[in-house]
Amino acid sequence: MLRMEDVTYIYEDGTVALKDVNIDLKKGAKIGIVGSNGSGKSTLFMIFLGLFKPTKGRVLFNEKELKYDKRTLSELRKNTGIVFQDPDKQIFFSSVFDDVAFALRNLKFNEDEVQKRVKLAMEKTGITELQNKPVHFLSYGQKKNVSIAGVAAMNHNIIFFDEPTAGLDYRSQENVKSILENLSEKQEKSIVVSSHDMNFIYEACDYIYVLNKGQLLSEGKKETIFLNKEILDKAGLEEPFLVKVHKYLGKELYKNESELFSD
Ligand SMILES: Nc1ncnc2c1ncn2[C@@H]1O[C@H](COP(=O)(O)OP(=O)(O)OP(=O)(O)O)[C@@H](O)[C@H]1O
Repeated sequence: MLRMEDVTYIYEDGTVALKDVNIDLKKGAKIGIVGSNGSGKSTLFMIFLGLFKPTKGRVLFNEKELKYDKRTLSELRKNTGIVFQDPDKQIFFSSVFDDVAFALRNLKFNEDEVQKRVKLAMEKTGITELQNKPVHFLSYGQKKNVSIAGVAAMNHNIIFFDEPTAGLDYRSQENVKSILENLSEKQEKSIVVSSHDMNFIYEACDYIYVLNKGQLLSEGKKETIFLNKEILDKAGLEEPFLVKVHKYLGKELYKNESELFSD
């Protein structure tokens, strides 16, 4: 598994994006990384993916310190994938099928395996019927699902999602939530999500790290973090709707909206 120890990251212009941050991805199956704009979430993802090297501190992958040589980086990359916020940055091919298959073909997987994995990933993300469509005809939400399918087809153990619900309508957000649930529960993938959408994080994640100006302000189970107004205020984050229902209407703390409405 993957963790970082006392990581500081300073950009070339002297901006301290992260300072003495400790994060262990083993602590939850679906980890939420939250914090206001500029708190260091994207920088943190780049470090976990081995794309940025910490200025200070270290990253441990399966308890071995990451040395940034070709062999260990390639091992890390086999195990980690990222779905970027903007699907246009992740889509390279004109047809949906070819796009989802891109990374597998690039890594020279045999074509039978490519077909099998791509079909499964398209099924899981609900885009099978789009497979022959040119990508430039797709809506933003459909493109998002294509980019998720491309990463899901790789079968990485740890998948990072940068703002997965940004720009999506309610139905597409619910769809992304169930894709994440499926990846986590049925395929036992470790999920790490960064988002400003506290309602989404509350429903989709189980363990939360709160960043504030590059420092770790708090960490804990989602119920503990989201019931602590002081932490949320300090980090500039909104209380999730279900926490408000619990605190101000005296209802029990529901895990998701379906629980609330079936009560
Ligand atoms: N290439 C860069 N050079 C200098 N400073 C940078 C660079 N990229 C990011 N930063 C700074 O590092 C800090 C952390 O940025 P980062 O993008 O990691 O935050 P974030 O939490 O992902 O923000 P957002 O929620 O707005 O996406 C910010 O102060 C930002 O201005």
